[in-house]
Amino acid sequence: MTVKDILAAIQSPDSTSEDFAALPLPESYRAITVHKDETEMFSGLATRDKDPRKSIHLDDVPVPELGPGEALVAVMASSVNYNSVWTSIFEPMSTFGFLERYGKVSELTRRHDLPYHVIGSDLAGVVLRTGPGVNAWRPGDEVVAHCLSVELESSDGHNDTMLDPEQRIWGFETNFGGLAEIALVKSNQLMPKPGHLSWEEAAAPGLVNSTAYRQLVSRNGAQMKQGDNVLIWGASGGLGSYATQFALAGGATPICVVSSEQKAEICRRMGAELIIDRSAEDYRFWSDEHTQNPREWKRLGKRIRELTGGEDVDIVFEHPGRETFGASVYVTRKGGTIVTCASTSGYDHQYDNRYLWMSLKRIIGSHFANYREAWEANRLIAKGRIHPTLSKVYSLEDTGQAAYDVHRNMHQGKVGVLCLAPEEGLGVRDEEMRARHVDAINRFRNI
Ligand SMILES: C/C=C/C(=O)SCCNC(=O)CCNC(=O)[C@H](O)C(C)(C)COP(=O)(O)OP(=O)(O)OC[C@H]1O[C@@H](n2cnc3c(N)ncnc32)[C@H](O)[C@@H]1OP(=O)(O)O
Ligand SMILES: NC(=O)C1=CN([C@@H]2O[C@H](COP(=O)(O)OP(=O)(O)OC[C@H]3O[C@@H](n4cnc5c(N)ncnc54)[C@H](OP(=O)(O)O)[C@@H]3O)[C@@H](O)[C@H]2O)C=CC1
Repeated sequence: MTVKDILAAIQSPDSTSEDFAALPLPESYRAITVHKDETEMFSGLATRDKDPRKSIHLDDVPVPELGPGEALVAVMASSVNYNSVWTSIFEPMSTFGFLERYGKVSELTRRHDLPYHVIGSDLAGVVLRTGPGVNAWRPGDEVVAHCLSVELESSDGHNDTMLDPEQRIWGFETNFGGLAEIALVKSNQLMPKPGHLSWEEAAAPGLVNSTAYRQLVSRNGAQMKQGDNVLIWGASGGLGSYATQFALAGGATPICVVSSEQKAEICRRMGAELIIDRSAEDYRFWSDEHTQNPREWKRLGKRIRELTGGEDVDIVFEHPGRETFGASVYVTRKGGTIVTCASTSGYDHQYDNRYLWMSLKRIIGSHFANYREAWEANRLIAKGRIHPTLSKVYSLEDTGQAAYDVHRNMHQGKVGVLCLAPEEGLGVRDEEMRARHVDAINRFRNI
């Protein structure tokens, strides 16, 4: 039995749940990995010069044992997230520390502590097997998976699953991730695959769409409302392309920051009108490595006022971090909110606190999304209210190049990876709905 037989079953319109349940599992599968004995390979290099193509491998690895409450999924497609870039350059720390720590939780979690890490935090595919105690899903179900892994043994996570003390991001802080032909997930990560999308389109939104939903829309984030002005950094990137859609769909006004005319055009295609090209306008928020230039914060603020007819922003959607955070705090209106989920350019932020307290602004930290938020975000994709922002698709063999593109900011929106799917465009079950949305689905293609 090989993964080819699994693919044949997925591609046959006659396959039943019983057929999938009866398929023997292969002993091994192809997976994108990083290796524990290579974590020092980039020592001494600047972040920019650490090359994911050197650290990312395509290996044959054994199929992991299936535990209670878990599912093995045949992965048709996945996508590259920035967390896989961090994993592949071993910053801010090697992910093997996470696996070692997880391995100490129980007999079962010890499986994750291996000398290789199968990475990836998105998937679209088909359930192959479910473990004891799983009733909601069956072999043959077509699914996507969100990346929140929790144990839920403490009461801390029972109001908001992100607050579980054993909260982890699957495929980053756990092993057996989605950039592979087979993945191991907890069954409560599974959600229905939107029928109007191909495998690679369905795999693209998951992580970033759920994160942007919590960060911007949810009561746990900025609680954006109609009429809000929302400054969105990297508005055509992974997170930003969903934040822009949420702002527009929710009756807010996105002010999209991008770094090229090409990216500005993508934002216009989404329906945004207020766009700032940070490269063309050449903002230099830092005079040198240690000193910020508040005149540049003010120049950005003036530009925002020009675009909005004199208004400041109610919400800043932050993730670049050190480079932009001082400016973000400055340009937020009195009583407004800076909501942050990352620090791509550095996690030691500096901002002038007088502008925060005197103007009663708030900084909110946000991370991924709880089960309910991830489900609600996927539901909006399934209803065709929010669309995938897939620009380019790579083969599993070329995942290193895909991660390199994201690391060097050479991509648009989301970058997909075909795992078992032999070509793009497969897996669409609702052609009629697709036809209604096809232009929006393809907005990020060929630009
Ligand atoms: C969905 C996608 C998301 C993304 O893409 S996010 C971007 C990628 N992610 C990242 O860049 C984050 C990577 N992770 C990290 O950098 C680290 O992960 C953290 C900095 C978040 C945490 O580091 P740690 O070493 O795990 O945390 P500590 O708090 O220093 O814990 C070490 C020990 O310190 C103890 N401790 C924690 N809080 C306190 C306290 N308040 N007072 C005293 N001790 C404390 C703990 O218990 C533990 O102890 P013990 O080592 O014995 O287990
Ligand atoms: N905590 C969480 O749950 C999550 C955190 N993240 C983190 O968020 C960050 C962004 O992820 P994602 O959106 O997928 O990545 P992308 O690279 O797809 O998009 C980020 C965009 O931000 C802009 N940007 C990058 N650096 C700077 C800078 N120095 N100043 C201003 N703008 C900048 C770029 O757009 P342009 O050049 O057009 O301005 C870039 O395209 C990563 O660090 C990631 O790890 C992501 C998802 C979830």
